[in-house]
Amino acid sequence: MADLQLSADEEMVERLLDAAARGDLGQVSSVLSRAPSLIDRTGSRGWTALMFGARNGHYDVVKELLDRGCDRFSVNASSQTAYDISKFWGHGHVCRLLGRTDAPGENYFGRETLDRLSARRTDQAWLEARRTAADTVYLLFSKLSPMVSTSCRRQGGQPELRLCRLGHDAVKPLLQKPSTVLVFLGVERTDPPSPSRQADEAPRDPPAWFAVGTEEDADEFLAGGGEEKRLFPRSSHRDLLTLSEDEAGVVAQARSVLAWHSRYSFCSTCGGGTRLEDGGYKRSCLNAECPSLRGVHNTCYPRVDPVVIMLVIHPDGQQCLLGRKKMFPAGMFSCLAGFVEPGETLEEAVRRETQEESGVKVGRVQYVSCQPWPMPSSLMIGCLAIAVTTDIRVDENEIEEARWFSRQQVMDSLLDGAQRVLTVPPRQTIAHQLIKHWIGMNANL
Ligand SMILES: NC(=O)C1=CN([C@@H]2O[C@H](COP(=O)(O)OP(=O)(O)OC[C@H]3O[C@@H](n4cnc5c(N)ncnc54)[C@H](OP(=O)(O)O)[C@@H]3O)[C@@H](O)[C@H]2O)C=CC1
Ligand SMILES: [Mg+2]
Ligand SMILES: [Mg+2]
Ligand SMILES: [Mg+2]
Ligand SMILES: [Zn+2]
Repeated sequence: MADLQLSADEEMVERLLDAAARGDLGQVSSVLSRAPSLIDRTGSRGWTALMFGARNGHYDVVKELLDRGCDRFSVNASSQTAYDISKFWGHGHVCRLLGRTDAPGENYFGRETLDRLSARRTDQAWLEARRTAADTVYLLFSKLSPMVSTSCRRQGGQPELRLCRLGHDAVKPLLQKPSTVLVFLGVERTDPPSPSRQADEAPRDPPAWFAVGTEEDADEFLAGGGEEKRLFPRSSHRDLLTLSEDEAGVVAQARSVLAWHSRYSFCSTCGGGTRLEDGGYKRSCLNAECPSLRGVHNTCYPRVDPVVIMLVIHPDGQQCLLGRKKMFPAGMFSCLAGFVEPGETLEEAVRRETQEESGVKVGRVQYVSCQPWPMPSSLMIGCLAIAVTTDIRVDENEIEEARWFSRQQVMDSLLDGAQRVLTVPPRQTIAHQLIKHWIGMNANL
């Protein structure tokens, strides 16, 4: 029976994808009216109905799928979104429909699924009630690694990690240990109350989310997962990139704040002990004489380190500058990047880091987008920068090699199956997105 159901589903998916590719709006609507859950299902190589509609420029089909709430940001096996596909094939009218102007957070780690409700951080009674509520979600971090499960597999066989959502009872013993850190992350975003709600019905608080951090192993929690395999991934740079976009955003927030707690246990002004406040968003010094308790003193709050990351474009407009660090996998090149220094504008940081690392001088700098990077707490500020000189002289302490690559070479590195002279970082990095942005700008469509 289950097999029959499965094949009926698959047949419907095939019909949907085929209709979207042909531009058959009637058929697309009819399948989705009967089976709305199929809207984001994929066929071979991870193509969705939206991608097929976008590939062939079927405006009405794309609009219908968007109106029905499909996921416009899902990517196929070549890491292309429907937007990328319509842009590549020159369907400008479809590009405008799929345009990214209203994107909730276009870079990985950037999606805000929770409402942070920062005004509630000082409301002790409210926080206490949310801590013990039955629907409250706790995310457990051991040594800054979130507890995840690997029960499901993505298409293409790549394991997908999902955050384990624990209840208050599960974490209660851990919360009683003085070394445990608790951070209020926010509440789930909800739709506006429906008009049918009774006037005397009190509005309910949506489920609250907390992060619990411990520097201990916490392996005892791994046993309770039933069918699913639970683990604390040990390679943050690699494993955190396999979360869904929604969960990656929550992890970026939680991991950065917990990393701050683990590095700033003592007051950085006087070295005294500190007390956690504001739902885990503040550490106040316990020494009443400490200057950090007077005037504007930002050492009590979680830090964010701004980092500029830039795709430097050759003066001829047809090449870009990419570099590699010794630790990169063989053949991989990425955008240059560097920490912004105190008293420096973003533009100057782009010019200084580019010149330091590659010897190339840069003129105009244009902001593109940014990405929280929770390893441990950077904000990557993505820019395009126009070179005014072209000779390369690398700073060997930071960069092993830097080269100008042609647009064609970079395009080949993004396309599946093409002959490659370089590889670029994965799609979850802003470096990848900046490179793709430039290719899109230059594509002669
Ligand atoms: N998401 C993405 O696409 C990318 C993200 N990144 C991230 O950006 C960050 C910075 O890039 P990177 O090229 O290394 O930066 P830089 O070019 O500024 O070089 C980093 C080095 O400078 C020193 N340094 C200077 N100021 C600081 C500071 N405020 N904090 C830490 N180190 C500082 C450190 O040297 P020392 O260790 O000797 O003290 C460090 O190793 C990294 O964390 C990296 O992970 C980078 C590229 C792509
Ligand atoms: Mg540098
Ligand atoms: Mg650098
Ligand atoms: Mg630097
Ligand atoms: Zn102090």
